Amino acid sequence: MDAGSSHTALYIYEWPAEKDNNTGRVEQTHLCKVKGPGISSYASAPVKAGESLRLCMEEAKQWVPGKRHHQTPLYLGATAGMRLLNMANSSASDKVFQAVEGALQKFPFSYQGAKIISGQDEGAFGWITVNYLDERLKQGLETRGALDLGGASTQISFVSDNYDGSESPSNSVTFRLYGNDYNLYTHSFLCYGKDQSLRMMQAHQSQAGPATVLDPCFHPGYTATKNYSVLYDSPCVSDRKPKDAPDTFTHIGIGDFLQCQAAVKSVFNFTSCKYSRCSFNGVLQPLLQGPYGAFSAYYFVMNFLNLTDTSVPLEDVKEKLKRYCATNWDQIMQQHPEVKLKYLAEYCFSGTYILTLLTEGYNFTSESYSDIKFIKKIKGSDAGWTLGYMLNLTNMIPAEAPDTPLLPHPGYVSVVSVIAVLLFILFIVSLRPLWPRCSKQPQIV
Ligand SMILES: O=P(O)(O)OP(=O)(O)OP(=O)(O)OC[C@H]1O[C@@H](n2cnc3c(O)ncnc32)[C@H](O)[C@@H]1O
Ligand SMILES: [Ca+2]
Repeated sequence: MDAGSSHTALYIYEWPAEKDNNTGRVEQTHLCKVKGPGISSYASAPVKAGESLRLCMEEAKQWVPGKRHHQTPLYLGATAGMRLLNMANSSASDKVFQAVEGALQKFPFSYQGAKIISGQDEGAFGWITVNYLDERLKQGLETRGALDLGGASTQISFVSDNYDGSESPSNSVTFRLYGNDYNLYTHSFLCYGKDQSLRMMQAHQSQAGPATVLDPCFHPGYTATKNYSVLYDSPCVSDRKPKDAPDTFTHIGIGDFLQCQAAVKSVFNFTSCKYSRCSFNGVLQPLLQGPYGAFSAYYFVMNFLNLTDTSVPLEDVKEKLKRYCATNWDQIMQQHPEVKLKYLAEYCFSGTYILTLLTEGYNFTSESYSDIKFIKKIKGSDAGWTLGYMLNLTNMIPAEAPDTPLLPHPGYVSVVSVIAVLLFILFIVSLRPLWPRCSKQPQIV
């Protein structure tokens, strides 16, 4: 289970038991999205965090054959929402885990624990998932970098030839998989998921605590009354809460892409870098290299905006987004009556944030932008950290390459069948001396 900051999802993976040490065979067979928010939102009512998981667990009981329930390991990994809750109030986060654990242990699966996973693991397992599903690991091919944009944190992970890991050990993870060594660069930026970065930007815009905030990242005609205490209720912004602010402010959209870009840029710090090169906030980042897969909110947002085609020049992408942001809010709502209003209101911000994070933050250029592919699934399985996490915990990826058979499986079947037929014929022939002799000569009486 992926207990994310915005929601929890249960993934069921399946593989043939006799081949569990072989790759390319694990498949996601089911995804159940838990109703309601992520488990970290239940800090004030932890029992409800456990209850929220029940329906998906019942569904899992139906999907996994009854006789396999006890053999099926169940893991829950929590990401940035629980990292933040744990920072703000560790006893509340413990209570949420207790409730979740209590709820999960009531089911007949082999429960393996619920825990917060580190940002490094989140990045590295996302990279493993993408490259495992692409079959790049098994075949020893050039790997694909992984870009994950969540609600509360974002990860970048890739292999770069000029990176040996010694400059910043906390950004490197080494693996030996199928006989190949990988030295992976990975970083998770806490607070730089799209929900927390929106808070940081709005906190920046409203630092003086005004009653009205004019927001270039929301459409013209958009107005809403928002609560200062809700906006600042996160460790990502809590230290910036204005002292004499009123309880609420009026949030007014003005839909100006260029101003929005400038406002988004204010959440990144580019002032110092003690390494050979940095992305932002003084974090090491080696030279970008190779193709990238960008998933989760990268995909949701760019797919909604019809901007997943990265062969379109970056300047044209920005121009389209500029026009979209300037569109009146009434018109946007009329055009998309089926989309959740919260998502709809935020696509201009989210699109601008994605382009700014990629170009200003990670240093993608007009040329290297086309190396990114916005993806949701690979061969039927969702891109995300869960598959890599469970492959690791179940020891499914061997460090050494499995002995390659001289013949593929169907080849063996044919050879064995032919030998069996030959042996049978030989056996019949060897019985020949025992056959009753029948003579065609007329018998002389
Ligand atoms: O990784 P963390 O940071 O813990 O967060 P998460 O796992 O909950 O994050 P997701 O990738 O599920 O979602 C990322 C963000 O995208 C939002 N989101 C999900 N579906 C969306 C959609 O269809 N359109 C727009 N946004 C969406 C969601 O509310 C989050 O703000
Ligand atoms: Ca996530």
